[in-house]
Amino acid sequence: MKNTAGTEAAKRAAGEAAAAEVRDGDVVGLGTGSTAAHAIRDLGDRVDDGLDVEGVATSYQSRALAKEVGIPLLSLSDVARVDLAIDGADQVALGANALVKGGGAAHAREKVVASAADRFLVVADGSKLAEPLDYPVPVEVLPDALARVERAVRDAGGDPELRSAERKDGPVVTDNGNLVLDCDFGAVGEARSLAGTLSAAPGVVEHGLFVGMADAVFVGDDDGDATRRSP
Ligand SMILES: O=C(CO)[C@H](O)[C@H](O)COP(=O)(O)O
Repeated sequence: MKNTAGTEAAKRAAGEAAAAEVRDGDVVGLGTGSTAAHAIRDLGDRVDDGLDVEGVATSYQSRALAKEVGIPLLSLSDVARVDLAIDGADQVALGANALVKGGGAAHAREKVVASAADRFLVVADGSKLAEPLDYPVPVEVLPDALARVERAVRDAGGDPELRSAERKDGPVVTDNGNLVLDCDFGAVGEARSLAGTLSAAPGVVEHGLFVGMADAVFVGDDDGDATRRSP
């Protein structure tokens, strides 16, 4: 489920500010979504101008865009660490250093890439900031475990909704062949505790709570400026 409130100017400002942190020789995690796409396009322009980087895609979408703009790619399975990862978020609680991700259903690979990164840079427009988080948490689920995970989410105080596809009948199927539950927990006061509860439910492939992972958040505004914030 996408948070679509932000403007393109704000997204571009955030994406390009984070891309400016990339240096020659870096291995860069390439995030998914409309904000991270600005960073990928900007990096593509710099590759055209001679920047020597390699990208690790977090999704079908980011791989396709990186190829289109000429960023050489490494496979995630061949990479133990990346220098920095740049990715968007659906909601950001700066005070708690907690994010909701997975609006594009890519959060499982995104979390692996972010955790492999020396620095994880988040890019967001100002509409994504919230304290505390209250955005539905995407949970990627093994299809056969759907009913069991729905029960575990309800036991944890959440209201799960199977994500439906928009241009296909039936549910969204992730790049990994799984289903997604968007789980409304209301205001999430203890993101780390909820993250632990969701991770412990058998059948959960990955959830979209990223707690304590961001090293910086670049927040774009409608004037096309970006501010670097430290969570
Ligand atoms: O987590 C994500 C994909 O799974 C995206 O980073 C998140 O949905 C933000 O996307 P956008 O920049 O288009 O709002």
